[in-house]
Amino acid sequence: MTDKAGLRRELRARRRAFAATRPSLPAPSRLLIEALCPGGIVASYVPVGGEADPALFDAAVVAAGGVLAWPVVIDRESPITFHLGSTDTMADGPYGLRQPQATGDGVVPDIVLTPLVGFDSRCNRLGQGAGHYDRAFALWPDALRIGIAWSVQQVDALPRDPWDVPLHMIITETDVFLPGVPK
Ligand SMILES: Nc1nc2c(c(=O)[nH]1)N(C=O)[C@@H](CNc1ccc(C(=O)N[C@@H](CCC(=O)O)C(=O)O)cc1)CN2
Ligand SMILES: Nc1ncnc2c1ncn2[C@@H]1O[C@H](COP(=O)(O)OP(=O)(O)OP(=O)(O)O)[C@@H](O)[C@H]1O
Repeated sequence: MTDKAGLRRELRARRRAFAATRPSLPAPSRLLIEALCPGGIVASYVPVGGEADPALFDAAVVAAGGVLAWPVVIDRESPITFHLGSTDTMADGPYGLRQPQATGDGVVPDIVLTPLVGFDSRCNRLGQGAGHYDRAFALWPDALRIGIAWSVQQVDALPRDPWDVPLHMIITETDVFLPGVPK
């Protein structure tokens, strides 16, 4: 199956089923976080639909002196913006998301911890289908794009459209993928 809509259906179901077994990501090493994030702005996300929970990364970022930001959806067609904030003060947003009550233009992230529906070993990413992250990556091409996922979300090769921006790294509960080192 190579069409994106069909893959999304299958991979969302796989993600939910795997998440129900209560897997967890390993805590990232202090050295990795300190190397990647010397006091920068790291965009994270609040997981939905069985997405891998980046909470241990969030904690490591803060411990390393970084600042967390969160995506805010305006509508399906607009780029997401990233806003500083804490999970305690978020409000309900579209698609069942929790998001900061945003004011202003938001911040420019140094690192984007990126949720995904599917990925391949070359760090291509399939998202929710609204182009929200691809638009953000086009706006902030200098940000380091790190995908966070469960291993069951891997497929052999994703179909690619011209606007798809690959990730620099994908971390799962069992592996780290780098685009130059296919597994
Ligand atoms: N946790 C999280 N936050 C995120 C995203 C994400 O993928 N995960 N986004 C990524 O772009 C943006 C929100 N964009 C979205 C665009 C479409 C749908 C969507 O169509 N959801 C389906 C249900 C999906 C499911 O069953 O798991 C729907 O509402 O029908 C969701 C989010 C920003 N915040
Ligand atoms: N940089 C961009 N500028 C304008 N539109 C874009 C851009 N990137 C993607 N899109 C639009 O977003 C829509 C969805 O793209 P796609 O199916 O690749 O979603 P996706 O890979 O699930 O993306 P995401 O996770 O970023 O939501 C497409 O109609 C595409 O035209």
